[in-house]
Amino acid sequence: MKITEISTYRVPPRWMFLRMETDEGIVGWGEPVIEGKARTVETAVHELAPYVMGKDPLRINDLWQAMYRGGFYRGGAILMSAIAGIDQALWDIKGKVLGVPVYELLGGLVRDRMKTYSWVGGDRPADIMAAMRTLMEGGISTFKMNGTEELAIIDSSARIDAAVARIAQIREEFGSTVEFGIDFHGRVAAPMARVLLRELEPFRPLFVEEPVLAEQAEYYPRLAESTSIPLAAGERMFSRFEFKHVFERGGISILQPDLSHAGGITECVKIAAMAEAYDVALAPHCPLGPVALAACLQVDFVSHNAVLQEQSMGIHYNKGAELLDYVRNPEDFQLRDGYIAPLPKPGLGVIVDEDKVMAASRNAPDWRNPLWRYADGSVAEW
Ligand SMILES: O=C(O)[C@H](O)[C@@H](O)[C@@H](O)[C@H](O)CO
Ligand SMILES: [Mg+2]
Repeated sequence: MKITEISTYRVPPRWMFLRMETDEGIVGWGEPVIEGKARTVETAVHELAPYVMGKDPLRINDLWQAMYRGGFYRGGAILMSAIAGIDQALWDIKGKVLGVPVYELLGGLVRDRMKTYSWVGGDRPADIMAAMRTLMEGGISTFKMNGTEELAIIDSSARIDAAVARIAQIREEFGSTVEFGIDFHGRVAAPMARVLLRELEPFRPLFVEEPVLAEQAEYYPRLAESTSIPLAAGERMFSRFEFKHVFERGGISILQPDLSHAGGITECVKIAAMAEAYDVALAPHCPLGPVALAACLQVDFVSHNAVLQEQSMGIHYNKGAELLDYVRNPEDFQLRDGYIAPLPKPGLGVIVDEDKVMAASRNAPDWRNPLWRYADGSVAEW
């Protein structure tokens, strides 16, 4: 079998799908993207294509090593997202050729269902309570939200109080009937993170995510020493070679590699195993589309330390298309009390609606995140 064509389709809301064709008619799909840099990743995919075109798609490990090591320069958000999408398509093809879901190729199921969480509240966390009430009616009880708006390196008590009050109202109304993670989204610097973590302790969030920016990872162990709240990070780290420093330094209790940013299934299965060795939980980051989610689930179902899966249904980014709009087997992605069952179809387990993808790709937006600025006009972390 040989790879004969790689096509990429940027589609609303901000995703990109990769279609990999073979000379035996079997097609694999991937979702290579960095949110806001889809065109850059698209170029990277086509620059990497010569490493896999004409090759046997079943030799995933060799193709992965060739893409990663062959070009001398390696790693980083763009290249590892491009490799991720190609890798996902290779696993999709291998599963389809052998007639089994990818998790069977990785040793089989370690669990019968996987717990997911839903986003509430948007970029500027608002209407959290209304959103939670609505989702709870559908059996969802685990959520994530942004913890704050812009926050300066040192900021006012009023801004801290506003962030804490938003969380306090959750426990006030719902008690312990709900669980939630709080995403600091890299908006908080270490001085304020220490203060916010202390003030949030009484409300026992499941975790605080990106308590500081990934480039400040040396603060993770120090912040972890200052709080009982589990710290989570990983969406802005892109290979084992970055994550290994987090394991060595400690401080992160929940690791959140993104299957569409960190080299795909081949890389993230290895990251998951490294995390298990350090007793660190796995909660793959996935604010993206259905192929990315399917790839996450394939890793979740073979990783003992997988605890939570992000999924983007209803997320504030999904303007113009929702998670399952390009999927012909939405029933396989049904949530039951917030849990999802193993995807039963061969390969990644998602049947992509090619006609819808092609049609949507003719009018793809160039999504970009907003540029935030502080009151003094200087650039703020979004
Ligand atoms: O936890 C999450 O989902 C992420 O922080 C998410 O909000 C960002 O990764 C966003 O997709 C970047 O454009
Ligand atoms: Mg996040």
